[in-house]
Formats: sequence, structure tokens, C-alpha cells
Amino acid sequence: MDQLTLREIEEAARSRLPVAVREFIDGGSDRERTLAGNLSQYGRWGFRPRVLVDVSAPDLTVDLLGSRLAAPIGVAPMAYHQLVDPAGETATVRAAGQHGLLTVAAMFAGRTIEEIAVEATGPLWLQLYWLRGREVLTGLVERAERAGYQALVLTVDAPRIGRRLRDLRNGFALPPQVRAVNLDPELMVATGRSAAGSSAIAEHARQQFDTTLTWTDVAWLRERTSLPLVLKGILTAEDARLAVEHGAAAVVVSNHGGRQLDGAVPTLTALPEVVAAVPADFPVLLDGGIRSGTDAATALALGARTVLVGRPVLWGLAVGGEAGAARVLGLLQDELEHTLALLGRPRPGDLDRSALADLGA
Ligand SMILES: Cc1cc2nc3c(=O)[nH]c(=O)nc-3n(C[C@H](O)[C@H](O)[C@H](O)COP(=O)(O)O)c2cc1C
Ligand SMILES: CC(C)CC(=O)C(=O)O
Repeated sequence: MDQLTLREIEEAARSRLPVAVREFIDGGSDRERTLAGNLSQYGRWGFRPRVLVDVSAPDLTVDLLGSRLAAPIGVAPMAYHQLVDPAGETATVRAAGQHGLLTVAAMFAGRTIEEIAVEATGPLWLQLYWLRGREVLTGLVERAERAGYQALVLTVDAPRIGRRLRDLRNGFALPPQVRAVNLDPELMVATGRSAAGSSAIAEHARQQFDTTLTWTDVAWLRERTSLPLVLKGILTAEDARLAVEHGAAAVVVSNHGGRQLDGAVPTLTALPEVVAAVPADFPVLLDGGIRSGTDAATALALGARTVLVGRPVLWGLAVGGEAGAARVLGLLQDELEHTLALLGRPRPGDLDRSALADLGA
């Protein structure tokens, strides 16, 4: 692979994927304002480099919920990696492991939780949606504990699926070879039914997602697992405080890659208020729009402990399978290391708001 940036890998992926799959991956909801905002907000910040600092040995390692990451970068949970590569999630987790980076496997993976865990050489967390019927959730939690996952990530921004117009226009449904194998097939039937003008994914969520969830349920889940519980989809100081109060071990500042509430604030905009609302040692992660090491450095300087990357990993997987996903993650890691060296802040812990100048909107 000779691509030098994630942008080039995105271009290469474009021609390899059927239109409906590409649009499912790349799309956002409604007018895609949040999707665009996630990307553009990085441009609001300039760097304030410090000079004559010894940068001969930058060290990107970070500790997160009991695991050591080679760099503060991870793979965001994404459903159905087999849409772009037959090996699917096992290829992705191996790619992240090559670089010592975190993988958050999705509940709607096409490979079993156990198959993914066997291939993991880096830290591994499991993302969950709360389906109707608590036994589905508790069953997955027990399996995750047995398989050696190190944390659970409950996605809280999707009581229903955003209006993703591209999927509606394409009548998006899963092809027969792609299924969420960790769940009873009966619960997943709707994901394979295409119908003009509707999205099978959205219809499935309408049937199966529990929309009654509240903070009480978070506390209930927390009591039933020994694993740290991370809440993904927090965008406000109010909810960050509630997350701490209800026993979350970390939060992910996320708007689901602009796929849920359109018009929701860009994640980089929400990050400072969330960081300010939680105790200093409480980990705040961020995802959304990270497309380079400079983006990652900006988010870290605004208080993110680790950033998660979504779509670019699928682009890499589409272009070159495990090697392609590894290329994406390796590029990001190298770019981040390079950025920290030239910034005169050779460790993630050296980054704070003083590394940034606000260039205005
Ligand atoms: C194709 C696709 C599938 C996704 N599936 C899930 C999922 O199953 N669970 C979840 O919590 N988030 C899911 N997300 C959201 C990502 O975890 C993440 O929040 C988002 O992609 C980050 O933005 P980025 O793609 O700009 O990096 C998905 C995103 C994409 C693009
Ligand atoms: C199958 C979907 C619910 C996965 C998802 O979260 C997404 O597409 O954003």
C-alpha cells in the first residue's frame, strides 16, 4: 500500500465498495450537519509549538482502565465489518493488535465475541446496545467476561436509529453473508429484509432496541458485571456528571459519527465541557472526525485521554484487509508521534490547552 494519508485510503476504498455499502459507512443522518461539523471543528485550532525540548524519544503509551495502550488511539465500535472484508472483525482486531492499540468490538459483529478475543493481542472492549429483554444483555456480558474482554461500552445515543437518508434511498439491508452472529438469529431477521424507501437497520432497531432505558438501568447493569462500564454517546456536562454518579468508569464523547441526532454539537466542541464536569482522573474518550495525527493531538490537548477512529478503519479494511486496517492505524500512530515531537510535547500527558491557539470559528 502506497497511500500516505487516510484521505488517500478513503479514495482507494471508494471504488472498491458497492454504492449502498459505501453510503451506509460514510453517511450521516438528515442534512449531515453533525457529520460535517465533526470534521471541520479541528480546523478551529492551531498549534502553539514549544522549542528546544528533548524530543529524542517520544513515548505515546497511555494507561486506560487497567490496560496499557501503545498510543492513545483505538478502533471505535462499528457493526458488520464483513460488509467490506470477509474476515471482518478478526482482521480488524489483529490490525489493532499489531500496533498495541485498543479495539472496541461491536455487539453487531459478524464474528463471535470469542473468535475476536482469541485474535486480540491489544486491549479489547465490547460495545453493547440494550435490546428488549435483559437476558440478551446479561448473556453477552457473561460471555464477554469469560472471553477476557476488559471493559463494556454501552452506547446510549441510539434509542432509535437516525434518519440516514442515503440508507433510506438505497433500501439498505444486510447481504445474506453478513449477520450479527452473537445474537439469536430470530432477533436479527429484520436486518436482512430490504424494502424500497426503508432501512433494514433502522427497522430492526425499531423492533428490538429498548427505548425505555434510563440511568436506573445503567446502575442495574453496573451491578451485574465486574467489568468497568463505559458510556458512549455523552455530549453534555450534565450527562457526564450523571455518568460519574451512576458508576461509569469512563465516557466516550461521541455523536455516533453524525449518524444519530443531526445538528448535535461536533464532538470536539462538546469535549471541554465534559472534561470540566468530571473528576481529573476520570477518563474521557472522544470519537468523530479523527482523520490524522494532528486531529488526535488536538483532541488530546482538549482533554481526551484516548481517541477512537471509526470509518477510516473500514476504509483500510476495504482496501487491504488486515494489512489495510493496520496501515490506517499505523499512519495515525506515526502522525501523532510526529506531531507531538514537533509540538515539543513528547508524551500525551504533556498536552494541554496551552498547546492550542483558538483560531475562531
Ligand atoms: C459503519 C458504522 C457502523 C457503526 N456501528 C456502530 C455500532 O454498532 N455501535 C456503536 O456504538 N457505534 C457505531 N458506530 C459509530 C462509531 O462507533 C463512532 O462513533 C463513529 O464512527 C466515529 O466517527 P468517525 O467515523 O468519524 O471516526 C458506527 C459507525 C459506522 C461508520
Ligand atoms: C447496525 C447499526 C445500529 C449500527 C450503528 O450503530 C450504526 O450504523 O451507526
